[in-house]
Amino acid sequence: MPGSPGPTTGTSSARSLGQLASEFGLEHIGSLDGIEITGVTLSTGDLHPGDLYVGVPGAHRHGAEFADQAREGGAVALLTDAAGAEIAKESGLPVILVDSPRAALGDVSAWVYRTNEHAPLLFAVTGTNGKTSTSYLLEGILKQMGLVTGLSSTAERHIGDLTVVSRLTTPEASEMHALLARMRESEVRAVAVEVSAQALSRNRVDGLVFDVAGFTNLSHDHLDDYADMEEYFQAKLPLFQPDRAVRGVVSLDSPYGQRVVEASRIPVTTIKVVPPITEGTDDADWSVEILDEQAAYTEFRLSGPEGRSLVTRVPMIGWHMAADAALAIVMMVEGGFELEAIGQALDEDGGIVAYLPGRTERVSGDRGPSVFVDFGHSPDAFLNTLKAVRRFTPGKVIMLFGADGDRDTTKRPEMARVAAAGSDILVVTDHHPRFEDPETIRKTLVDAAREAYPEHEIHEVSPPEAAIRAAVALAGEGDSILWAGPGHQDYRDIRGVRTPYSAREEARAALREAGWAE
Ligand SMILES: CC(=O)N[C@H]1[C@@H](OP(=O)(O)OP(=O)(O)OC[C@H]2O[C@@H](n3ccc(=O)[nH]c3=O)[C@H](O)[C@@H]2O)O[C@H](CO)[C@@H](O)[C@@H]1O[C@H](C)C(=O)N[C@@H](C)C(=O)N[C@H](CCC(=O)O)C(=O)O
Ligand SMILES: Nc1ncnc2c1ncn2[C@@H]1O[C@H](COP(=O)(O)OP(=O)(O)OP(=O)(O)O)[C@@H](O)[C@H]1O
Repeated sequence: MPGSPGPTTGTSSARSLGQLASEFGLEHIGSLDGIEITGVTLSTGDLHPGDLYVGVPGAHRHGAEFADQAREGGAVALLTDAAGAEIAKESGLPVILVDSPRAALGDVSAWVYRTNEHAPLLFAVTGTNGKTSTSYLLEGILKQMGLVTGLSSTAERHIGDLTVVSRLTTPEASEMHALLARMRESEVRAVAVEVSAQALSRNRVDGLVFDVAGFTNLSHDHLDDYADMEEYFQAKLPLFQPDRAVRGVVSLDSPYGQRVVEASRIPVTTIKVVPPITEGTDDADWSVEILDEQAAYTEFRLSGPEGRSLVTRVPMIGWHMAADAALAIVMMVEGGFELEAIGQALDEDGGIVAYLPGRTERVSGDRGPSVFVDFGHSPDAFLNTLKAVRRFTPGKVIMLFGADGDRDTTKRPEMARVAAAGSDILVVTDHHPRFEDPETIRKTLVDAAREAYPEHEIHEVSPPEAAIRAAVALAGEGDSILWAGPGHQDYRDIRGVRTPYSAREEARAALREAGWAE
């Protein structure tokens, strides 16, 4: 899978550095005469010759410290703040000065990559859970409507049929605009973009105005980045302002939905599942009714204003997947598509066609226990996924999970309690320890589960390769194992080193070794 795409047209899309400085009214050090830039980046790791290197003051280093490296890699100029200019004064690169390089990055990148010219239809999805799912479902339905599509998600980025590796949920603004430029070359007409709270706080979607922004829900997560839930909630709100989106679609399935509606300054349409998930919420413009839940799909009716409705299927389990699919459809309606035309396209294919990697993905075959690998890493995600798995499990539900190291520690006890409450057997293991001691993380999880449910069967097994084998040994025909956390990921982060690792492959191997698969 290639990474960090830029346009392929090379110098034909080059822009004059002098013109950039004059258009944005920026001061500079050194001559800009005759310098042309073909791209922008804030990371030497992603540098292409001809790039403008943006030196951002980071949490650990000032990016300007890498100006020499950038020049050697082919950067033709540096854009940075006064501190960065001082650091990089010996680099020999001409310098453009700004107050905040991160805040300038989006608009500068949009100008360099000309992303506002012939822009595709842009959809943004935000919320604690369901961003990736809704984005993939949007992409799937748009494809079913015959469009060439783009996707920017935690799992992967797609340019039509080309897949590009993802490192962050939402890429830095320079990478985002490069991606959009590449999509324009591939004649992409509509793009689904996952927008994290961190992306909004760190200027990653600057220089973009989305046609439609969708809100899934808000629940406990990321309290390492935000002081409390209120600060986390406030971080989501800029997406529902006129400088970021034209219209919004807001789910009222979590109590925060109503508050997003109240705070937004763009026209907003609402949607919620009925009977409601959250009591006491206002009626929504659109409602989603679950009609049938099968192991292969969830069927739902989406009803909206003026008696409009459609019935379709999403190829995933759980009410929340129907909620995500319905949100995607209403976002498309708000983006100008006719509901009837969407319904027809879906009917022709027997429902929504989409593959969501590592989202309650069944990796087992016809024999033995069902094994699902999921990306859920918050109490609310555990709650919903466990409920969905339970519905199709005649026997025991075994929950296998660990918690992220160096990430929100406050959610761990609640994750453990929810995991115990929704399962028959708990297997606690390691996830990405990062720089934390994995044993200490496991202890927090085990203690919280034991305290809340003293009688619960709990196993502590490390490493995860052994844990999945232990879970499989505990399971039989008719039982299910939900392995929550790793989802689509193909590595484990141990002390800052990303070791190749696939939970889906480990689970398949464990099933084979137990004689449940070929
Ligand atoms: C807290 C945070 O967001 N940090 C991001 C930030 O890192 P930083 O401030 O520590 O950067 P730094 O290491 O001090 O380096 C400063 C600058 O020098 C550059 N540099 C550094 C070293 C070098 O050799 N060459 C080089 O060019 C860096 O690219 C950076 O521009 O800038 C980096 C460069 O873009 C990001 O990779 C990094 O994201 C880290 C990996 C991260 O984990 N972010 C998380 C919190 C995040 O953003 N998560 C959200 C939500 C996920 C979810 O929904 O679950 C996301 O959207 O992914
Ligand atoms: N609408 C929803 N409500 C509650 N939980 C959901 C919803 N949609 C998905 N989930 C659950 O949340 C977990 C993560 O799903 P998904 O990857 O789509 O969310 P995300 O917002 O992209 O997460 P992240 O920000 O970590 O990338 C999965 O376990 C999934 O089952």
